[in-house]
Amino acid sequence: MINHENALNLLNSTSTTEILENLLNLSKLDDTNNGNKGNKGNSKTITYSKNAFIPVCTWCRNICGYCTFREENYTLLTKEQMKETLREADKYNCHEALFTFGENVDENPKIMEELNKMGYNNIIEYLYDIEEWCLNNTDLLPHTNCGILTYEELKTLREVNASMGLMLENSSSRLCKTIAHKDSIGKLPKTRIEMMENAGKLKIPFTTGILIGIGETKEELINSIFEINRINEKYGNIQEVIIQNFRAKKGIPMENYPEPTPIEILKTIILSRMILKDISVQVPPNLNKETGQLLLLAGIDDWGGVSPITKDFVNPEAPWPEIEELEMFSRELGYKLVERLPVYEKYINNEWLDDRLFKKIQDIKRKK
Ligand SMILES: O=c1nc2n(C[C@H](O)[C@H](O)[C@H](O)CO)c3cc(O)ccc3cc-2c(=O)[nH]1
Ligand SMILES: C[C@H]1O[C@@H](n2cnc3c(N)ncnc32)[C@H](O)[C@@H]1O
Ligand code: MET
Ligand code: SF4
Repeated sequence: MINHENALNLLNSTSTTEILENLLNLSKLDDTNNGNKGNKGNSKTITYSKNAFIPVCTWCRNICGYCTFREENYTLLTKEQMKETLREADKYNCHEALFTFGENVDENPKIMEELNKMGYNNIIEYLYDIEEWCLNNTDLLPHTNCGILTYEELKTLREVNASMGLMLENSSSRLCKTIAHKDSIGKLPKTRIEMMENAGKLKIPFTTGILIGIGETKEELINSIFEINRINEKYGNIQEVIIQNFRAKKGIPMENYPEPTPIEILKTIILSRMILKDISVQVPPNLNKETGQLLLLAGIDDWGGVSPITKDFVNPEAPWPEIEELEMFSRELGYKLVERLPVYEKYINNEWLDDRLFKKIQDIKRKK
């Protein structure tokens, strides 16, 4: 595996030859099939998950400098609203229900009151209920990404989730003093790492990632990738790492921050592919419309969730590409586009899944 010093050299490199040589070495490994292309035995495969995005609640206890999702005048979706989206998604043969929302939303007394009125003691009970409904009434598998959860909360939600997620964002606590995370107690790396380790102890297949371009140094970026790999070496629970590129948007504190350049993103993918053993590297295709194909060359092996019915509520200005377009992108480079479930193949067993989910997944696979 590449060491820290060589990783820094690559990120600092202005030599096209050097960058291309790194690319070539990676692709040679792939072509001989000795490569470490994420979770794919067959390296010429790129996956995606057909999903529906359910933004359960838009309030959040944090205020991240890059976020447009959070709203002080929040919405809390009713169960009927969520059911409607889930039923619709089922008709489109989606198999992932992505529950992404603000952190600890029930710290807001108004939200707690609304939940109490509906007969729930907290947001976790509410979430559990709708996720259980989803499992019993559709062929969608829940994946929750709602920020920090305690060990007990993770243990509870494991019963109704095929996998769960939390972006590390970055492993540097320095960023908690900067515009990105100064008002976000939940972005303390120590807390995020602890949750990822708890998910490991509980045997929950897990998605994490880093957000690049939020003021991190190259060293901090490298440390973050190594940190995720360390957790996976200890627990084996990290199925995929999302390399998310910061998008500047009007109205956010970081609206004038520069976005990462295509070369920065490309180098980060090369590095991730070199460091992350047996982990898929995912890039959201809607945030990399022009350069997605080049990132395929650099070793990504997953496009993440793509939805035929809902927008990306975190980046609502960036529409999803059509599946046909992704197929064409992939074919041109000799890759086959394959749909996957929100839990990766190697975790589909009794060790990593609650019995109810294991059975449900076998049912879904039989029907396909
Ligand atoms: O549509 C999105 N999906 C996001 N996803 C979902 C992801 O694209 C797929 O649903 C996973 O690959 C499921 O396996 C996330 C999942 C996580 O666990 C953590 C962060 C994200 C972030 C996004 C996102 O910004 N937009
Ligand atoms: C759901 C995930 O979306 C990412 N996220 C939040 N805001 C932005 C933005 N402006 N650009 C790109 N990604 C963003 C964060 O990494 C969060 O964890
Ligand atoms: N609020 C959570 C977090 O930032 C989920 C993604 S952002 C809507 O971790
Ligand atoms: S990115 Fe997530 S944690 Fe940060 S403010 Fe937005 S919803 Fe909250």
